[in-house]
Amino acid sequence: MTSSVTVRVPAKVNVQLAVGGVRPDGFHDLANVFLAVGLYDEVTVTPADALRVTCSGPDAAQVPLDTSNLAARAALALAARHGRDAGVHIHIDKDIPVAGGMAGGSADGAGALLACDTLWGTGATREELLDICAELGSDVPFSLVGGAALGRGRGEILTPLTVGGTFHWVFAVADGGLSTPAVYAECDRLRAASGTGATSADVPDPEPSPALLDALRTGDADALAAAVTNDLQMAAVSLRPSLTATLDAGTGAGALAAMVSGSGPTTAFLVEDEAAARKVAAALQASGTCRAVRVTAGPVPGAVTLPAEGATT
Ligand SMILES: C[C@](O)(CO)[C@H](O)COP(=O)(O)OP(=O)(O)OC[C@H]1O[C@@H](n2ccc(N)nc2=O)[C@H](O)[C@@H]1O
Ligand SMILES: Nc1ncnc2c1ncn2[C@@H]1O[C@H](COP(=O)(O)OP(=O)(O)OP(=O)(O)O)[C@@H](O)[C@H]1O
Repeated sequence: MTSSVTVRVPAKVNVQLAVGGVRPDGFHDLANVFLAVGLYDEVTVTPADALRVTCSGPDAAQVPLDTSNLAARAALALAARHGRDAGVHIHIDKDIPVAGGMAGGSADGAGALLACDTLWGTGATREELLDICAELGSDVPFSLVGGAALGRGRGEILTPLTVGGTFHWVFAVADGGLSTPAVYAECDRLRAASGTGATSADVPDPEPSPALLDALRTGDADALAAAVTNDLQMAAVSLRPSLTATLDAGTGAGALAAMVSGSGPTTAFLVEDEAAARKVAAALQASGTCRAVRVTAGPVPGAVTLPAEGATT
């Protein structure tokens, strides 16, 4: 009998985040180009009498352990669909910054879903898993599939993208998080204040950039750097003006591109190669403008079940 299942799930960066007007349901239509990068949470599920969540890692204290945790919600959603009890202990070993715009909670939701499906032998189809992911949150389907993908709708309707190489990144983790709804609301406020209006009737439909998709296809870091955009950046910087100093520090150290990751406040720096990553990371660390610095690369695969401990391959 399977005693526990562990799933590893990556963080994401949005290399293009084009935000349309606010919809009647409060969400925004997006052209959201996701890239999965090699910072991971690991979600382990073990049979238990009742649903319970624990978390370890440097940011564990900021993670809710009740049923608002996306991993708990994923287990409850799968159990409800299959008419079974959700008695399971979910342990999250968290390495993805919390509330940092890197989809850490979404990663845990996707990870718990896949892990419970395996533990319980539910046999859910990929489509069913993706449906549940979309119910849990706009970023959750991408956490399951990983790689690179274009997200339409509110970000949940995915088309996989081909990437012709590995892109190297440095991430600067800020002190404290930013609330995703607050950043979208600030984007709307700035648009309304500038006179353009913020609704779907006022803002052009968001479209993926052909130059950006081309840069991904060819694996050309310089071309990607020239094409990256994030419509939430101005809103994140408006709510957290100190991010400007972090962005400037990375640009000054030779990053090819500097941007806010998703809704922030983590900032993302695209660099040429591993040597450049080390240089930019050291400069960011020395600048005193961020709490921590992480070096990684992408694309990487989405949620993956790890071999059971002691298993031979
Ligand atoms: C900023 C991004 O991380 C970019 O990938 C995502 O758009 C956010 O995705 P997420 O955290 O999974 O967000 P959800 O849990 O679906 O939604 C949280 C809140 O963010 C806002 N939201 C989210 C997605 C979207 N397309 N439009 C929105 O306006 C809404 O206020 C919503 O109530
Ligand atoms: N498993 C989880 N891990 C972290 N936060 C969670 C989790 N489940 C729920 N949350 C809640 O979600 C909030 C956002 O956390 P998360 O780390 O997902 O932010 P994010 O990376 O900015 O998300 P996104 O990039 O998808 O907008 C947290 O402040 C926390 O209250």
